[in-house]
Amino acid sequence: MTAAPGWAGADQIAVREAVEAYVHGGPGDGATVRANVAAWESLPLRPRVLRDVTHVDTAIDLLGLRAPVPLLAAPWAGHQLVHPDGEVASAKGLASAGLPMVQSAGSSVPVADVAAHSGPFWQQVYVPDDRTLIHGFLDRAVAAGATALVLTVDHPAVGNTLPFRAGLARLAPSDGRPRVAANFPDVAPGTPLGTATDLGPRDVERLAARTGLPVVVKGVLRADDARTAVAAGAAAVVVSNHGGRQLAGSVTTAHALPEVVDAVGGRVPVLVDGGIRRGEDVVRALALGARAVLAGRPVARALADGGADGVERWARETIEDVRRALVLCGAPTLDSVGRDLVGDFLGSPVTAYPGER
Ligand SMILES: Cc1cc2nc3c(=O)[nH]c(=O)nc-3n(C[C@H](O)[C@H](O)[C@H](O)COP(=O)(O)O)c2cc1C
Ligand SMILES: CCCCC(=O)C(=O)O
Repeated sequence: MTAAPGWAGADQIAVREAVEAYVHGGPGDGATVRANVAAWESLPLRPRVLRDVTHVDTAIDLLGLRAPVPLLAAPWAGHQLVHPDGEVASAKGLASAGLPMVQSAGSSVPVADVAAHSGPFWQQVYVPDDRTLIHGFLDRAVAAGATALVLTVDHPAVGNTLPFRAGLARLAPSDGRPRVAANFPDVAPGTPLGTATDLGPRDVERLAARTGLPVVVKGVLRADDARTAVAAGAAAVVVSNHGGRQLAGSVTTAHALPEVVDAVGGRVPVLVDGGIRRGEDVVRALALGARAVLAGRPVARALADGGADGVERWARETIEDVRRALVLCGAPTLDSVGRDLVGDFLGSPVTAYPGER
């Protein structure tokens, strides 16, 4: 894996290890990162057979994005931490395979530079205490062609993702700006850009009013919060625990998804991320009612290992993996995916399988 440029020798090794821990770890020894993965794995698939799976149609259209399978690249900060070409390489690799990218507010490359190499994209936003600090950034995201904003709501404090996270600012390229602040050239270095502690439903309305874009609310784990988000005008909801990086011990997203899907009741699409690693996990998420999923760390791994080519390879293989899993489940179209495709979580008392009630 390529560490951040500008570091050499022993420092380089230390930085590489710290970056690895920052990207792939999480608070509480990473227990919730692992729990997300394990939760999907523990959900048994119930494949159908004797069905015609000749015609496979898995493409989705969602708020200006089109994808060959219901999968987007999740927003994650500082791609240059793992590869010198950063978000530009990720955008190229994803665009070549046709997968959409959600750009992080904490990008190491300005939004317009990434957009020049990407297909249609959504822009993730952190709203700081002083709402005016992101006005310039929002205007640039709109000008660069973002088709929706993704408001991250699970970040009222910085999760304890290692002391390293506090040290992100140390990793500064030659212009002295941290690798997660490229989108804020108009904000004085050192100005706190953390998420507002009074973030509320009004922020959903404000963002929509300022930009004219649909606002996707990311980081919901409960029915009541999902209803609040929809009432505030959310165009979609993402069930997410931030990849297990914020609150250690938070419910896994596989367990939270059904409650949110039921609460939203089809009014807006529900997406999910956290621990999605293979095609079978995508089928599980769709079966529980998600319209699409996002993947974070797999893209980080692919970028670190192979730059734009690595990301493209990962994207192509994963698209095929999703399509194969759907075919093996006897559900070659998204319309044919239903809750009957999954059983109860292993270890939960089995009552009746859906479809047999
Ligand atoms: C290194 C890293 C940085 C992240 N930065 C952001 C961010 O800037 N904004 C955001 O909304 N989510 C961020 N996330 C969370 C992801 O969007 C996503 O919720 C999570 O990675 C999904 O879990 P997975 O990595 O298991 O797929 C970050 C995740 C990682 C691993
Ligand atoms: C701007 C840095 C925030 C990154 C983030 O959200 C994460 O590390 O999970």
